[in-house]
Amino acid sequence: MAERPIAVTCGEPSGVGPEVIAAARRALPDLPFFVIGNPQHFMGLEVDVQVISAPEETSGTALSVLPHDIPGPRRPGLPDPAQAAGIVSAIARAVELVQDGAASALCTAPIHKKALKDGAEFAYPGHTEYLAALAGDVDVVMMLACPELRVVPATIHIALDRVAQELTPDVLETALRITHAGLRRDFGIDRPRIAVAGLNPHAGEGGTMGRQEQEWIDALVTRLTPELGCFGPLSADTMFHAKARAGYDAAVCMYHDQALIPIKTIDFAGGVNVTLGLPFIRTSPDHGTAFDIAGKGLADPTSMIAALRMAADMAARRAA
Ligand SMILES: NC(=O)C1=CN([C@@H]2O[C@H](COP(=O)(O)OP(=O)(O)OC[C@H]3O[C@@H](n4cnc5c(N)ncnc54)[C@H](O)[C@@H]3O)[C@@H](O)[C@H]2O)C=CC1
Ligand SMILES: NCC(=O)COP(=O)(O)O
Repeated sequence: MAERPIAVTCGEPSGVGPEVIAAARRALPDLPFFVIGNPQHFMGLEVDVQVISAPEETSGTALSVLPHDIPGPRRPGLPDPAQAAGIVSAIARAVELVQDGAASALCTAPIHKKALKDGAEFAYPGHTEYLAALAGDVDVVMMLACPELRVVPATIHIALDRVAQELTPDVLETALRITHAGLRRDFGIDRPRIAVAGLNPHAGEGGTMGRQEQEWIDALVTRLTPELGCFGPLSADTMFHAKARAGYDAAVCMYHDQALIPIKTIDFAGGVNVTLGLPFIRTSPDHGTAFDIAGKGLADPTSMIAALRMAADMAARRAA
């Protein structure tokens, strides 16, 4: 196969991951990818399964599965602690294959963070932080992107009561720099426009509803404007309507829900999670394991399909 395949991690087998992966295989016959996981977990999902022993054996029609030790059957909605260690090591194996050049990009199916913590003492709050560690503790940002909007939370998977302490000028500047570089490199935007949200209601309303904007956010954004095309801080409640969105290429937000609520409201089906700042390409669907619908034939594969397409587009752009 001329084009290097994308490595897909199976994620949590008891979630909807196997179903959206199988559906993506049917929807994207020309896009080469293989899954790292237990081939048994893909049986009965209306796709031919081909067990491979190396990425270059990836087939264009069947679902190619590189076997990985994730023992036991798939039980939709019922995560098995015995599978947790294998789910985690499949991600590390995929990273090795991408870094070795055997795969062009990584696309991860959803994991259940608590199931991995309970079953394998997984020490990371998500793929994003784990991948940053596997890549050598590099600085990364989590971007969620759909055709209408791109968002980046400057702080990611932390409790709300820690946001104000952990959101420092260094953290925000790093998020802005990685976002700017990613928009240029992976989205082909030469002069990105980056909107920055305030932390507090009404971006602090002149210090009457919080002081971080006046104390440092405003000055930091102004200093970086000539270099990074950023502007703000803006009132977060009014920066996501259609006319406001037309004025920027990405919104850098202060915390997880400030960024993810607008995009998952606008386009839950089509959103893609992409990690910027890694030395390799990683995308993922925007949704989680959806235990409530797993095994019922209700999972919408649109986000998985968009994640695979975005990974392929990014790989092609980087290779050009
Ligand atoms: N990239 C990843 O690994 C991600 C993992 N998660 C994890 O997933 C687990 C469950 O998270 P939740 O907050 O419940 O979010 P969720 O996205 O799994 O489910 C939220 C709602 O959306 C529905 N839904 C999700 N995906 C769908 C699909 N493909 N088609 C149709 N409906 C779908 C579910 O049925 C549920 O009603 C958590 O452990 C969370 O941390 C969440 C987001 C991303
Ligand atoms: N809410 C987004 C999310 O949980 C995805 O996290 P990650 O596993 O991609 O780090």
